[in-house]
Amino acid sequence: MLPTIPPRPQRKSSFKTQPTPSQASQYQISVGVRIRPPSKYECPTSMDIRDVFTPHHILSPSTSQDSSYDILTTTLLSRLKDGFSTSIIAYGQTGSGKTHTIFGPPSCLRVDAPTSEHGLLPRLLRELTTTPSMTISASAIEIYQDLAYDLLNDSSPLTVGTKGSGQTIVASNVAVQSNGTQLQAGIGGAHPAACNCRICMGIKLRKEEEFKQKMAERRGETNFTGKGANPMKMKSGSVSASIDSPNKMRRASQKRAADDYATVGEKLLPLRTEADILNLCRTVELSRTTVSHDLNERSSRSHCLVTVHMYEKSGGAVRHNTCLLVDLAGSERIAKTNVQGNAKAQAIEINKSLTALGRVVKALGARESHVPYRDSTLTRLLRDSFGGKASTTVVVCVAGCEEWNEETVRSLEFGKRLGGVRSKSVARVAAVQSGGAADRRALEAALAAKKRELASLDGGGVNPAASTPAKAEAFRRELFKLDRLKQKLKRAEENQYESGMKGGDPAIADLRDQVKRLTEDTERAKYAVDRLSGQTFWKEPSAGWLKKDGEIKSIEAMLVMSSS
Ligand SMILES: Nc1ncnc2c1ncn2[C@@H]1O[C@H](COP(=O)(O)OP(=O)(O)OP(=O)(O)O)[C@@H](O)[C@H]1O
Repeated sequence: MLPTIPPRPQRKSSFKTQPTPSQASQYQISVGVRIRPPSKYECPTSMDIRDVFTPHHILSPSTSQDSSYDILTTTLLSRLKDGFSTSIIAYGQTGSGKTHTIFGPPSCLRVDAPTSEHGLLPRLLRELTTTPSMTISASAIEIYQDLAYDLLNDSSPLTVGTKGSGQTIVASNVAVQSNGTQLQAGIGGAHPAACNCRICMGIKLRKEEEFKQKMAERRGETNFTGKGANPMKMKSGSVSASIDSPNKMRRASQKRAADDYATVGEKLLPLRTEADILNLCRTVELSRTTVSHDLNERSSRSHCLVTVHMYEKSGGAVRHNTCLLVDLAGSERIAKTNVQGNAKAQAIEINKSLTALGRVVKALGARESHVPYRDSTLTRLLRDSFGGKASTTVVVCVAGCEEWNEETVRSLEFGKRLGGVRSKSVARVAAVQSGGAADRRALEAALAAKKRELASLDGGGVNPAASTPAKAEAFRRELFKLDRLKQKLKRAEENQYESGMKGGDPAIADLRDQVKRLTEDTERAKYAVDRLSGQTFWKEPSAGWLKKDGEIKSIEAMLVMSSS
């Protein structure tokens, strides 16, 4: 028997008029369970969710998109108003309704389609953009096979790193170059596993160093080079703890700063009108990697993270706050979804990252001292949502049918563990800039100066001094061809979307294949030419260039905001 659903709270007021809740420093992650109605081929389940755990909200198969929005966002919006960063995360097995919840059913974002089927993201954006004195923009990334891509910038690769650590770190095979206050993305890009460039070698050395340090710490040695064991520590933990504590505290605070992960350099889209909102959601839906399988003809193969930035003018300053919406890829039993080849490899990778997320939640629930955020790109980027400063709502999506009971129990157990996690939610609305025309002029002057400085630096890319100009030219032509193909694919996908046609168009599948092959070819060509010529055909951008380019992107983003 499906449980009785609690009556939905009445909420018709706008974001600005929400009541102010107390600003508790501890925030329990709110967990809702949404049950997808069984299809005509499925048998309705007799399972009672509350046999596994009692979530904060249960959304029955008949709960409309409208009510779901009200139920899942009431508290969250008031937290946002009070200055807390917030997150909404949809979790569940493949085909359980995550994308339906965040975006809506397939093709519901067509210009002429009714808005009643829209999911949480378009509804939230609509509510925020109609709030007076607030300026909204958004970025959207996908994590595909543990790498981050910018969905609003032609799926260009993004780097994931720590904010302000001044270190070079690695997220899988994404090279990351930190520059003190900012990380630059999209230029270091994805490197092949065997790449021996300066950045990758730095990363490998650092990883080795970290491994040695971990092993030494496990053996109780203070000196991680392994030369000096700490006798105090070996004899008495409490004595050594008191001796080490100032250093330990400093290291811990450095580590916390270093663990503040983010992608940098992704495109920000200003949102002012209904058309902007639809454009954003459709671009994200069309750019995401999807596949059709036995359970879902539009199955997401990547985790999608949309960050909504809110800038609010208040007493001469502009205050900034964020809301993160996450549509996770679904866990799946390969035997049941019947996927083969590339889709199977994708499923394995998805399961791997969800397992990493499960380990993080388990460690948080058990209040363990070490939480393995670093295990995957997904857990790095969700660090704030689960263990940091954000107020988070997780929607566990389950299929309301008998044949998925086993998967449903597994998802509910994840939700149960999450329900026990307390985040250290703190209000952190920060003044980012004053909004006057003088500031705008100052920003424009700073931008022009930075651009001049950048032009005088060696930026990397195709090396004009390489001894293979013909190959460099051929390579450039390939890149141009790839760009044209991508545009053609985008237009075809948009036409398909507007016509309301469902997936499986062979012409689009063929175009996707061509883009994929050409992307791989150009990547391979780049490194092959390097090796053959013995010259740096493709030059890595220098740290100084990356830093300057990052500063330019930040100023440009501020200018977009101040002009809105
Ligand atoms: N609450 C609901 N009411 C009606 N239809 C639903 C509901 N939830 C999901 N569906 C439908 O079920 C199908 C699968 O849903 P959806 O694509 O959202 O699943 P998913 O969890 O995102 O899957 P995947 O992880 O494979 O991407 C879609 O056609 C969707 O419209």
